[in-house]
Amino acid sequence: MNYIGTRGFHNHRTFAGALLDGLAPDGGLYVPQSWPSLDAAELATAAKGDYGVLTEKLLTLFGVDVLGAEAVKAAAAKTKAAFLRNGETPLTQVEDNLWILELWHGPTLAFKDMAMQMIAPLTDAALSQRGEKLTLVTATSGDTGAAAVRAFAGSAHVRLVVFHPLGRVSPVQRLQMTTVEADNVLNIGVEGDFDDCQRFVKQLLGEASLKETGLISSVNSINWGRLLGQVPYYLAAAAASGADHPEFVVPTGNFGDAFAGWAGRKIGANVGHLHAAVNSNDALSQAINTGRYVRHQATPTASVSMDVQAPSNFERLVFEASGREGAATKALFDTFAADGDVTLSADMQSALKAEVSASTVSEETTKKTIKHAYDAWGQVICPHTAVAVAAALERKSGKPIIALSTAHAAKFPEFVTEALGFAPEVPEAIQVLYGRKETITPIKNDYAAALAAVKGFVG
Ligand SMILES: N[C@@H](CCOP(=O)(O)O)C(=O)O
Repeated sequence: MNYIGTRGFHNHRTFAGALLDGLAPDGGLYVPQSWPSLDAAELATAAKGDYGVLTEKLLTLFGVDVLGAEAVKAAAAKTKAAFLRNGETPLTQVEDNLWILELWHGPTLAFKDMAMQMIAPLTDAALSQRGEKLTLVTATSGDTGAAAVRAFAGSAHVRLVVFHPLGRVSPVQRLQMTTVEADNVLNIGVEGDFDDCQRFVKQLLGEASLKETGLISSVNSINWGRLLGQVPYYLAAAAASGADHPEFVVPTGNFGDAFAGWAGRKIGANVGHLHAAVNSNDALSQAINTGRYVRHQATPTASVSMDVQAPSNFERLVFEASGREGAATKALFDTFAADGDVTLSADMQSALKAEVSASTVSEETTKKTIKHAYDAWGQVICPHTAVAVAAALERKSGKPIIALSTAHAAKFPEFVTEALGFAPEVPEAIQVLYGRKETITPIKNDYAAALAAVKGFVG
C-alpha cells in the first residue's frame, strides 16, 4: 500500500514517507493510492473483537507494517489504552436507535488522544529506521495541541511546535499545552484564528530554509497517519451497537474525524451514512448545501475546537468526489487560497452530497442540548458533543445513529455550567494543571513571525 497526493503528486510514498512528509510536496494531502478492501465478514469479526487486534489489522491494511510488526503492535496497544472505558467499548445507548460514543478516555480527555498516542510510537519507529530527527509543526483550536504535547513531550527524536490562536482555546486546553515542561516543545500563541495557524503550518511544511534543518512534518489530520488512528473506533462502535450500517454524526472542525469514518465505510466496514455537524463556523456545511465554499474569519463559539472555516480534509473529500482528479482538486483549492470563494460545479456538489451531509447547530441549540442530555439521559456532555447530539436528534427518524462525543465536559466548564446550572465534575488530570507555570511565545498574525519563531527553536 502506497500513497499519492490529492493535487496530482504520483511518486508513490510508503506509509513511513507520508507520515514524515505530513503534506505531499505539491501541497496536496496524502491518500491511499487505491482503497483497500477486506471481506465484509472478516471486517465484522475483527470489529467485534479486541480493539488492539482490530487496529493492528487496519494499520497493516494501510501499509503501516512497513515500519515493522513490533511498531504496529506497540501503536495499537497505545490507541487501545486511550479508547476503552473500564475495559469496554465506550458506547452508551441513550434512546432507541441513538447511541453516544465517548472518545475521551485518553490522557488529555479528548478524542485526539487515540490517534496521537498511536502516531508517537510510529513516528519513533520511522525515525529510527532513518536515523534522523524531526520537527513537527501543528495547529490547534485546543484538543490536537494538548494531545500532541502529551504524546511527544520528552521525545528524543522529535521537536514539537504547536500554534494556537491566542485567547481562543479553552483555559483547560491551554493549560494542558503550556504547563508541560519539556525542552522539545514550543507553544506559540498567534493573534489570529485556527485557520491562520493551519495556514502557517502548511506553509512551513513547504519552507525550503526549514528543510535544511532536518525533517519537518505535522500531526494535524492533514497527516494521513493521524487520521488513520481514528478509523478503528467507527468499526468498533458500529459492532458494539449491533446495528446494521449505523449513521455516524460527527462534530466537525477540520473534517479529519468525519473523513476517517468515510474511510471506514470505503473499505467496506459496517459504517453507514456520515453526517458532519458544525457550529456557526459553517463553511463546510454551506459548501455542501449551497455549492459555495467561502472563507470567513472564524467566530468564537463554545465548541472552540470546531472554530474552523477552512477545513483541511474537505480537500480529501473533494478529491474522492471528483473521481480522484488531482488537477481539478488543485484548481479548486488554489482558487480558494487566492480568492477565498469558490463556486462548486453542480456535478461536484451532488457528488459531495452523495458522500456526506452536513448541518449547522447554533449556540442556543448547543446549550439546550447539553441540558436535554442531562435531563433526559443523565449525560453530562461537552459543547462539541452537544453539536453532534443536536444534529442527531434532528435527523433521527427510526434509523440507528451514533453521535460522537469528542471531549470531557470539564474541558469547557463555563458553558456547561451555564447550561446545567452546576459545574461538571473535574477529573484529577485537570485539577493538577491549575497553579502550574505556563510558557507561551506570543506572535502577531504574520507568517514571517511564525517562521522566525520556529527557526529560533530548531536552531
Ligand atoms: N479540532 C482541532 C483542530 C485541528 O484538527 P486536526 O484534526 O486537523 O488536528 C483541535 O482541537 O485542535
